Amino acid sequence: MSRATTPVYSGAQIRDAETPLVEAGAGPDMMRRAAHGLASYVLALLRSDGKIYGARVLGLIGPGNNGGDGLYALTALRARGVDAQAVLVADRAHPQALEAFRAAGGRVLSSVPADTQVLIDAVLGTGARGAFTLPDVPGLAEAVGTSTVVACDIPSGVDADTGRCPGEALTAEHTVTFGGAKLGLLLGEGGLRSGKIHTVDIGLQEHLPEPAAWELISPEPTRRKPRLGDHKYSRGSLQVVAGSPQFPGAAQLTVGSAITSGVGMVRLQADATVSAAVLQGWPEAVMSHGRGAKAFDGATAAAIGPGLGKDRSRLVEGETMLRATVESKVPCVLDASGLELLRGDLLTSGDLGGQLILTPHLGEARRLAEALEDESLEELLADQPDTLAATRALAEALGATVLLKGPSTVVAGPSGGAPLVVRSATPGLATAGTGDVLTGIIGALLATADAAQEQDWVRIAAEGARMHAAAAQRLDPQGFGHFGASALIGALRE
Ligand SMILES: NC(=O)C1=CN([C@@H]2O[C@H](COP(=O)(O)OP(=O)(O)OC[C@H]3O[C@@H](n4cnc5c(N)ncnc54)[C@H](O)[C@@H]3O)[C@@H](O)[C@H]2O)[C@@H](O)CC1
Ligand SMILES: Nc1ncnc2c1ncn2[C@@H]1O[C@H](COP(=O)(O)OP(=O)(O)O)[C@@H](O)[C@H]1O
Ligand SMILES: [K+]
Repeated sequence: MSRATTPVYSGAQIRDAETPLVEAGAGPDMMRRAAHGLASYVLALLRSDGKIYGARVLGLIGPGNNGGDGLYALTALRARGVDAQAVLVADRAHPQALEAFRAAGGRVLSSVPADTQVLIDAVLGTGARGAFTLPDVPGLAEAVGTSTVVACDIPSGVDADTGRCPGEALTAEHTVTFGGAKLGLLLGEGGLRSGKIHTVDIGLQEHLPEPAAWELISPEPTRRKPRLGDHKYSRGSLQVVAGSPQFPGAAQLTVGSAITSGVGMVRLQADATVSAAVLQGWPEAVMSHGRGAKAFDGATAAAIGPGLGKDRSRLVEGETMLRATVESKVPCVLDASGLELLRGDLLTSGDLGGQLILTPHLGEARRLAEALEDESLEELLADQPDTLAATRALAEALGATVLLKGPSTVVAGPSGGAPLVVRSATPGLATAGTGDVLTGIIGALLATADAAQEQDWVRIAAEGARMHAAAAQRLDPQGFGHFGASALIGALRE
């Protein structure tokens, strides 16, 4: 896709890519490469932590090839002087790998030693099926709390395709994954359990299909910088319909983040009290006195929804503006109470256009699925959601771009291209009002965007989510979470 993105595959895609190589006899070679990559990563961790010689590493070994990778990695670590031992959690283990491990002096223990520094989780990989139960090994629970857990390919118990954990699962601080990143490492529960992800090349490249998704990892240049001859009308103009007497702050946050993200003009459509409150913080905001579609004249994008609450007249205004943008195909971001406007023909047309970006959180997405009376979508969004499939399905059902917010944000367009994923280790964002900031950022990106292809709406929305997470990271690198949504706006300047 672009250099800012990296491919993400389903477990099945990786397995299918491996098949011809395994059939051609390359299985052992791939396993050696995987094990070498895992061992090198663990060595680097040990080195940064102190010394390698005599360091205590324990591999938790399962019955299949994942356990095989683990045993070969332990063997390689022993060759470097690491005190690497194994606990077998099943009644069998990869025979050749076990033989190699034993030949290198490795011992099979029946408990996890208390002084374990690194615990390698090599119980289950992409061959995992159904619910997983944590092995009953003495000392394991304690070691999970005190050692650094490194997952071999994927944390055991995590589904490689969805990130769902149908039973128990291990949580890793690092995952060394083979052949390509798996969806399950980024999405849902899996995204919370995989820690830092490192991908090892095992020679699959030419056998891999188009990825199931792309992860956006660094800035996407979606906007143009101001040019020497620019004036305020040529740099894009964003029309905001936000705020109500009950939620004036939402308008402040949306307007403020749009202004800070860089746009020629931000115009707000709101009542007098909200306008006055917004002007106090953002005197550069322009109050829009027109109402309805007329107010929209000249705007290059719109942001509708934050803080409209249940205020009837504000919602009517939002709906008029929404219809005007859909009709004229002007890019628009629709968030929060604005999503409630998707009723009747707006809900069922199936053709709102990729330029309309919906930004629901999980609860809002569930309400949309309910309104659509789409049971399979409701199922995808239930307890342990399949956020990738759900975002795609919602985008297709509405014929719009959908950005599903969460620890991993997924963005999909209406015509089925590979979604983009933004994974942010920034739980400090879980505070009221940060969604309004995201709406302002995306609004500004839409207003100043150069591109107009459908896939670009996905890219622009994802870039908004990346900027949002990067601002949180910059503001709060230690992850204390001692900040609110207004402070986030200040951290938007890159
Ligand atoms: N195919 C290949 O040649 C390669 C595979 N590699 C490794 O192989 C892994 C996949 O290996 P496998 O296909 O052998 O599968 P796994 O090693 O992931 O697990 C399969 C074994 O676990 C058992 N099992 C499955 N679900 C379970 C559950 N919920 N609870 C308890 N036991 C369960 C199965 O009965 C089977 O014996 C990858 O994750 C990767 O680590 C790498 O070595 C690269 C090359
Ligand atoms: N645990 C988390 N980790 C990272 N980001 C999160 C987490 N929880 C929420 N977020 C982000 O915070 C924002 C919250 O938005 P939203 O739920 O709409 O809040 P509000 O409506 O109060 O503004 C979203 O961008 C979401 O992705
Ligand atoms: K594993």
